[in-house]
Amino acid sequence: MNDEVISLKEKIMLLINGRMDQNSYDECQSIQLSKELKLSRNQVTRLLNELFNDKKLIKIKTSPVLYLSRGSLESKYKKKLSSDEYKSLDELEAELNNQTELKNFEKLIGSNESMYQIVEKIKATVSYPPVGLPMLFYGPTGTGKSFMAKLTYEYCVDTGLIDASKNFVQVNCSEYANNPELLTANLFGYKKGAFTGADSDNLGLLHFADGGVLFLDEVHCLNAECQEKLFLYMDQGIYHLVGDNNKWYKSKCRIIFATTEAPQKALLKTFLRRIPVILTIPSLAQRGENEKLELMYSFLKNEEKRVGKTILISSNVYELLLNHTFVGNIGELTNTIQASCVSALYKSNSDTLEIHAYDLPDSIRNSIDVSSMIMKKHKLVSLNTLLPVSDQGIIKDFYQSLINLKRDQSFAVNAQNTVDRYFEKLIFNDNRADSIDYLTNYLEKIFNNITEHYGFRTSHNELIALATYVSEFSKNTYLTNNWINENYDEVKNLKKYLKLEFHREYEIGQEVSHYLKNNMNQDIDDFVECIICICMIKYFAHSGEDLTIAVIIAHGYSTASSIAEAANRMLNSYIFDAIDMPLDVDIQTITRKINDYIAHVGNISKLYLLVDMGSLEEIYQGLDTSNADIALVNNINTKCALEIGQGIKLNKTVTEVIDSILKENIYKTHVELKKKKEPIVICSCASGIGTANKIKEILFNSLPEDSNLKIITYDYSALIRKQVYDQLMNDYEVVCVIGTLDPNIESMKYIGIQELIINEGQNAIEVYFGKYMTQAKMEIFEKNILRNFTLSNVMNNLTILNPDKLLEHVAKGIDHLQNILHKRFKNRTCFGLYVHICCLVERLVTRQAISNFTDQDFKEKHQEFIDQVNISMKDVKTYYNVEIPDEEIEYIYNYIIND
Ligand SMILES: Nc1ncnc2c1ncn2[C@@H]1O[C@H](COP(=O)(O)OP(=O)(O)OP(=O)(O)O)[C@@H](O)[C@H]1O
Repeated sequence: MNDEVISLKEKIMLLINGRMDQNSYDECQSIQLSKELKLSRNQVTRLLNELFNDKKLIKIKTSPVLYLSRGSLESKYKKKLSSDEYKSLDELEAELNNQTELKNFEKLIGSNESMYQIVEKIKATVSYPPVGLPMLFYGPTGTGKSFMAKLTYEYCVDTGLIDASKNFVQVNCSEYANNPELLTANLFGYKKGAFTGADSDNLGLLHFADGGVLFLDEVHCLNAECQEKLFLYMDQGIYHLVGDNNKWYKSKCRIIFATTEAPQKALLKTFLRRIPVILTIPSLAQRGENEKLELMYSFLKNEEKRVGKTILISSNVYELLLNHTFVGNIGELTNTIQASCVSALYKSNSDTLEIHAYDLPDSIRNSIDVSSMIMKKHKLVSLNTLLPVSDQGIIKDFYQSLINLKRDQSFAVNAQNTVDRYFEKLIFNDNRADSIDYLTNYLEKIFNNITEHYGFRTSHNELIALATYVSEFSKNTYLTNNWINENYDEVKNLKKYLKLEFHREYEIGQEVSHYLKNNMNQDIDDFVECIICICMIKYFAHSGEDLTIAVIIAHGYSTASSIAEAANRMLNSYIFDAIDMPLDVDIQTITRKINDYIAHVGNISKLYLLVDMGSLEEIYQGLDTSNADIALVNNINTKCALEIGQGIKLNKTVTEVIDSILKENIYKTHVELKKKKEPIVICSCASGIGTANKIKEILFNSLPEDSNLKIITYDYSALIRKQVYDQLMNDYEVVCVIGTLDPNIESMKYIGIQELIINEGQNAIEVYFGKYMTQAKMEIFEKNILRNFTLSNVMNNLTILNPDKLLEHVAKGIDHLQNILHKRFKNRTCFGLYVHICCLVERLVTRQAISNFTDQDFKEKHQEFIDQVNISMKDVKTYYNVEIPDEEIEYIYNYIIND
């Protein structure tokens, strides 16, 4: 990116974002930034404060003050910051890590999803007056039963159900499996001397739990006697100490039981009857993929904090953890993550902790096919990129449909539609982050720079969509990465295809990707590059802009590509395309290749063809384009390409570029410059310039809107002089002549107005005008021609006399003439004669008749014909009171002999 297109504020933001990405928060202070930017400290402080006021930065009011990017923090932690200023990094961290915020069940992952109903039931049970009801958590090991019991206690404290001074007492009954009496003693308390070792009175756990929560884990290990003692307490809130059956003790606590065994089998029925609420806790496998991901993220985040290093995790490890069935459920998952972190920590000697597949515990490593793992491409990803998002399904569908598209001529359109549909979904997502606006602005800067350069257009909305996609991708989840890994070969194939078939768009897209990667630290991988290329195809397709195209065509396996690549690299932009040719290729094949290329690119206004050998004139003659200024350069080398490339970069005209390389005169280069000629349609009528003007008007009204075809009129007798039409052909690209009589000029195509009237001119119209308008516009044009070139409409436009009357007289005259000549004219000739003679009559009436013969001997040679015309047109002459000069009859004669 050019320095001048990035403002100072943006530079500061880029720098701060970069520092933050490397966890160098301490360096985000004005003195450091001013040093790096080589600006005065005052100026940087002023800009930092402006960015702070714009809410782009937040302040950490330490000494010195730190300035951090709000967008970067908010997107990394997926939450809005509550303040603009923080006293310390610790305070900020506490907010970001939810340390101060999450309360009781909010800490339970899944409390809004798979665990929602359970949490609601727990809340209702403990709130039941006066001291809640006993409840039992039943579920496999490691599903969070103990964790939930603790959270229940916190909930009771937070909601005032119990006093904060009261205790949470946890007893794991399995620890007493071999000594149930000891459990009973510890639970209910004992009197001194009640059993060996009872040296003093002990009030027991029920006493400690009074007013609080008693949690009895693994309750199935409780023996029958103890169960019986307990249900008396549960019924009446009273109990005896062991060794003292006289005195009753009281305690009021909420009791929670937990077991991994089926309660009906493991507990006394009478005991079970006293537990009104039994909650079945789902296994980890039943929680769903998203919740599992959330758990993994949360545990890894805990470890990150604990070891004080940033964790990077191999995508393979993530995949393994996600797919592994943890028999020990969440408990085993946490242990696995901790064990992996310990293993990774042992090897880490930097600020990051990299967890690889070999850091996983043996139990998991043994369960995988190591060879398949080794073959798999993996990448290290930071934790926040792994957070699950809700629309993964849509992304995956989108990727899948792109991969599935047929690679034929329909690809470009279908790919654009697929991308459009997905982008639409993204762009209409309301909660767009500020970071997207920032990225959009940045993309706009990139595109401002390159659109002009490469000749295409983009809309603001298209850039928002692209920015949203890129940012969505960089927040990319494990699952999307996983999809890309699974479809690694397919993605590579798509990329290869795009590079081959849409080389130009691909290379320009690469430039965009490069900026995004290097200046915005965006995560751009193969698939994003494919999407950017498809966007480029679209931008080029709809811009309809006139392009400047430069192609190097050379013999040899990679001669052209090497020169193009070297020149593009040195010019630091994509200017040259390359066509490599086999050594024995002939000129026809070369021109055909070039024409294919030109057809693929579209609207070219300046075309530079740089060839290594071959006749330039021959190549030029074979080219299928006349809409561009063309420079053909022979004996091409890298230096010459560079010079031309520089001129193109500066947007010079073709003449300027070529002049400058010729001035240097250091190359053995031959240059041919073909200036683009303006296309024109000539209206010229033997019936006079007035008629030509009127035809021009009808034709003009038939052209579709925005047509830039120029229509001129030309005097018929002047046009047929050789110098005139040679000059016209030299100055213009003559599309065709339209008139009432063929001027018979070999180099000019002709359409007779009569052919348009009798609908026989459609084919010629299509062929001659086709390349000046799109198919859609051509259809409009043809429809207009059909409508406007009817005989009556033409006549209405051509004469000031009453066209119906005039036509009636002229038609009778022509009939008569056919009778005398014993000849039937073709339809086309008849209509031509109608138009011509009607115009002639008008000219006679308005005294503008033609007074020159083309053939001076006409009168002598064709006296009989002159008489026959005069006889046939007797009524016309009488009615309009005119005489037909012999010079005009020569034109009628020419019409008829052309029949
Ligand atoms: N939903 C959850 N959100 C966050 N952490 C959880 C969740 N469920 C369980 N954990 C964590 O998983 C680990 C195991 O949970 P816990 O010990 O509560 O399971 P348990 O069902 O009591 O197991 P056991 O039956 O073996 O005693 C704990 O570290 C706990 O903090």
